[in-house]
Amino acid sequence: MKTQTDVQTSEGALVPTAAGHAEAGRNPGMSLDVAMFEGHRVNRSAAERRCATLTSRRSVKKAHQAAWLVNAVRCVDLTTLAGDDTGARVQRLCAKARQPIAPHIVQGLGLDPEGLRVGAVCVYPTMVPHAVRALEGTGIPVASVATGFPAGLMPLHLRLEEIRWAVAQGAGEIDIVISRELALTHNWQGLHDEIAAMREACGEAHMKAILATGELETLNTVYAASMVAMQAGADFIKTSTGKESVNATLPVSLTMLRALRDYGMSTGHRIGFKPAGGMKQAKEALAWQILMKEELGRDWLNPDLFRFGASSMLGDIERQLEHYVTGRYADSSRHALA
Ligand SMILES: O=C[C@H](O)COP(=O)(O)O
Repeated sequence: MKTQTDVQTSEGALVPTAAGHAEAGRNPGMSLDVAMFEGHRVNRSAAERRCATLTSRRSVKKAHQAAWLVNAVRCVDLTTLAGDDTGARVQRLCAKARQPIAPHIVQGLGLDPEGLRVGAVCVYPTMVPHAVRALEGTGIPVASVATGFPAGLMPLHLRLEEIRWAVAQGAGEIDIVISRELALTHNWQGLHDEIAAMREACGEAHMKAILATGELETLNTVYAASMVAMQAGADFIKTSTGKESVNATLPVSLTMLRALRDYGMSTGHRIGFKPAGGMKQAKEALAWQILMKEELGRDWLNPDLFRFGASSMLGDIERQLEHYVTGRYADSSRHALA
């Protein structure tokens, strides 16, 4: 089969600046510029049509499919965000993060079992110390949700303090939630200022801005909120908390990717994308990677620029990879975790 690096291979700079070159480095953000999104209209039915045919126009089979699934593993933010989370559950999740696919499957794929890791482990702030201890020496970052996740309805100074606390505990990535009210009332300056303050509170920790798109009503608002989050310095934009009634969808993702591409064209900065919530099947991992590749190119198919936020997708990916290696499906209970 092809190795995991096959789907990482660069096809060159994919987000050229106006001057024709791509810049490396973290997005520093900029002042609010409404001209970059006001008046932008998203054609919902065109977006839905494009996404409906995504996987039928391009099918990924056999060794290619296995390589894409291995790449999906590398991009998973393995997540537990439940009210009954415990240190023991987080430790089990971290053990899975260290060895996301059973060694006999990884060996069957011709890969080094020690070399396959997930993108990050994502937990609530009070679980960060457990995850940091369990992942010590692995290089796997701990991500923490913060800012009153999932609703975000807390005074701003407490939301900022929560970020600082999680970072002090060792979180290297912070998944913030935006104030939906500010987006729904088109208070773009207010939204920009809040997110910029969150980015400052993150310090060196990378910030993923969760838009909670299922609560933003229109794709035009999704586009505008994406742009405001990037202008405020987001390193990633993320669809959902996993707690909305509608979480990651392909048309919403397409809208966010177009905003991300437009922001890159204007500023030269590459922003990451994280669909999250409700993703459970390997075929979803393929569909989103196809979307990323078609919209942004292969450069985005790596954990620096792309993550899946998922608590229960890894099990099906492992099952499909086992089928590829052995020709048989194991009972799904054997891959129950994550
Ligand atoms: O950020 C990740 C999401 O909360 C995970 O959602 P999920 O439990 O539906 O996979």
